[in-house]
Amino acid sequence: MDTIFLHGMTAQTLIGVYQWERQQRQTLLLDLDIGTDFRQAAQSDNIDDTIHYAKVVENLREALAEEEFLLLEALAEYVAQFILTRFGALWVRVKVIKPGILAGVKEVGVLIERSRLAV
Ligand SMILES: Nc1nc2c(c(=O)[nH]1)N=C([C@H](O)[C@@H](O)CO)CN2
Repeated sequence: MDTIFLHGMTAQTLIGVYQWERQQRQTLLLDLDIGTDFRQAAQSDNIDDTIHYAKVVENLREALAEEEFLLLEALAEYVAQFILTRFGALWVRVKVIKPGILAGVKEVGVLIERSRLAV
């Protein structure tokens, strides 16, 4: 599988199960691996034949800023389905990190993989 990756992407959204987390948006860190097929774009050298990664970042940041979630699990699913459906990806891996949320833990987050390929 050919892969576009966006690692260390920041995005803001309202997330968390506790009342103090519902007051304002938090900044999350996302690692996205987006599975696609590069053959057409490699042949044509045309941006319209691939997934425009700057548009993924822009559209996803806009969408997340308008959404709210309780769990990281729900947010990760939203991001995965957003990339599969809006950008026609074949497969996606979504890692979401909530920076600094637990004392004494370097990184806290979730990691999922979703596919629209028949298996
Ligand atoms: N599995 C999860 N556990 C917890 C989550 C979560 O999203 N998934 N969230 C919280 C709180 O919102 C946390 O971020 C603040 O301590 C706790 N556990």
